[in-house]
Amino acid sequence: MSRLRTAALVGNPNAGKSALFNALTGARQKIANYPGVTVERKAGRMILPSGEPVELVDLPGAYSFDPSSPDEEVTRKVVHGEFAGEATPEVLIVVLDAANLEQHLVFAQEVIALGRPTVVALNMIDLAERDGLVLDPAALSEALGVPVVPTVAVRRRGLEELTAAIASAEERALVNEALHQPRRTLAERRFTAASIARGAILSESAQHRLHAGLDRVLLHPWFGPLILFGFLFVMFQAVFAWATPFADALESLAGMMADTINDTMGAGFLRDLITQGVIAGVGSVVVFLPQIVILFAFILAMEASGYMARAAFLMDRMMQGVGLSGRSFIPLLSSFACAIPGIMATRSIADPKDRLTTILIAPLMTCSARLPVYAVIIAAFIPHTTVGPKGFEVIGLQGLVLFGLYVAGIIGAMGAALVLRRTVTKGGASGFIMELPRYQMPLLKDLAIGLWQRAWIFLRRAGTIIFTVTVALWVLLSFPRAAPGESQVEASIAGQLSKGLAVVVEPIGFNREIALALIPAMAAREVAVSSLATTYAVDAPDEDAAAQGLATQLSSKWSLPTALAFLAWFVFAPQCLSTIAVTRRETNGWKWPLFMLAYLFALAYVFAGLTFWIATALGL
Ligand SMILES: Nc1nc2c(ncn2[C@@H]2O[C@H](COP(=O)(O)OP(=O)(O)OP(=O)(O)O)[C@@H](O)[C@H]2O)c(=O)[nH]1
Ligand SMILES: [Mg+2]
Repeated sequence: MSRLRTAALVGNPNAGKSALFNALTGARQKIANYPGVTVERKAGRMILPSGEPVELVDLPGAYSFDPSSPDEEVTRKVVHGEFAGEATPEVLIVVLDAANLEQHLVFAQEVIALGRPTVVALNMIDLAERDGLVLDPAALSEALGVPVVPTVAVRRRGLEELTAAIASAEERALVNEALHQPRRTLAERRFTAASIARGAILSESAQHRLHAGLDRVLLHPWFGPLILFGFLFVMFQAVFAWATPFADALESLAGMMADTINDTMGAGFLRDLITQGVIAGVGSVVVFLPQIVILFAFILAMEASGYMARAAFLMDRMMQGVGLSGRSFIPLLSSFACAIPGIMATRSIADPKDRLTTILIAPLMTCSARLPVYAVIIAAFIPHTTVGPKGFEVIGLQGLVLFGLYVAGIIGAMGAALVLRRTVTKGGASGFIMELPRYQMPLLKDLAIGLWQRAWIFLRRAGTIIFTVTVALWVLLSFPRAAPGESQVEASIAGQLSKGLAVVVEPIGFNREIALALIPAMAAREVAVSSLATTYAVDAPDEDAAAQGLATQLSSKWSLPTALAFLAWFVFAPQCLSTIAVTRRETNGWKWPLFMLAYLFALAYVFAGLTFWIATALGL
């Protein structure tokens, strides 16, 4: 009995390989796992026009032959004939998504360069046409040097032509020299993919042209990052510039509430609890709601418009530079909202060391809980002026400092990744290509829903964890009562408890009130703000002094070097128990969360200290 001829379907994930496989083999399928791995092996029989049967294998999707997941490893080994017990496929069927031709051609070039009998199925032609794109299979075939058959797998279009091409597929000399250069880099393959894809376009609609043009500018190697940088810059300017009237209104509302309560309630325990703990404490965090909403308006608009995926694409190169794959970008990006969903999103990273590194640096991304901390210090110490070249002083200094703090977090994370990847989580970077979604005008209704959800999460935190911790701190600050003339905070339980910590943080410029705020702020970073506000309210000599906004109090009580050191501390400090808990869960043990705590606190201490000493030396 002669051995059955074999063929395999290869291509990027979601090209339609399985759909084609089902269409070509019908019910003649066998599904099992590849020996030794849990990757599914799907094989079946297709019949050639001559009646001869061929064994067809449906391979897992891959972006390249440099495997970065077990799936890709299987694909590489089977295609190269290195998988024990699996015959080397005689014909390779490359499946391309016609609507994403440029991206899919990057891997296709690697397959074609093998020089084996190859057929290209230009699948999803229907979707390309819907997008207003008409392709020329003949031109594509000429550029690639292999037969190209347009197909619509789900409607069984083009199947006969495809089987005929498989039957006559043969070894061939490579026509396109460029494709055959050994070891071409990813960048080179991307470049070739772009030019081949452009050459295969017969006609495109105005909309498609517009989108392609947008990509050419926004993904340009130089302009792309510049535009991204500019966009983020404007975003942080807006966080300060637009929020001010709303934040002022909220602040005066809190002031009015405190006044009303002071006027109507008799002096006593309950009145102090409400004015010092709830209104001064929790209220000092709630006033940052406008800033949070503005920040998320930008982030949600980036996501909904399709620009976010482009930003990830631009960042890919930088990530590889520090030994991370671009797959880390989305988890790191979610960490700008909160490190917890970010760390959970690392599950999509196949390489365990890659994943661990991403988990360890996720808390360095500036989460939204830091925004109130940064904002209150900036409002107190950074003048509300504009700077810029002479005659063009249009850049808000406060927004600029905020932008700088976010950048400091990113640089810290990249530096940490660089060091970790050479020491505790040694390993190399893997390439990455992601599907770029279509550009879209964001729908106002979707944005509004997303913003409402974000605002609600923030307010719920204020009403639960921040409220509880601040009230508990207020109780510890209020008892035992101080003797007349003595400082209430000094005499209180909390004041006594924080004495030890105050000694430790004194060298980096932190005062007693900061030392007091650091421990409760472990529950949530915003608590640092409410703790300071409550502490100053408890210690205030009278109601008028207590009713001053926190920023006013800080600017009269702290030196500038102390304020800057406090900011530097919060760029690094792992002040969030939930992040530690989720790290323990995701890494199955205490080793990595403890490591994370240790290295982040060490960085926080060193950088706060450096900031304090340099600022002091400069005479600030
Ligand atoms: N409109 C349209 N949809 C298609 C076509 N081919 C496949 N699809 C759909 O595209 C999606 C992905 O197809 P799959 O066959 O699962 O893709 P795959 O290449 O096997 O993906 P992986 O197994 O993840 O690598 C499915 O929802 C299919 O129904 C096509 O020609 N036209
Ligand atoms: Mg599949």
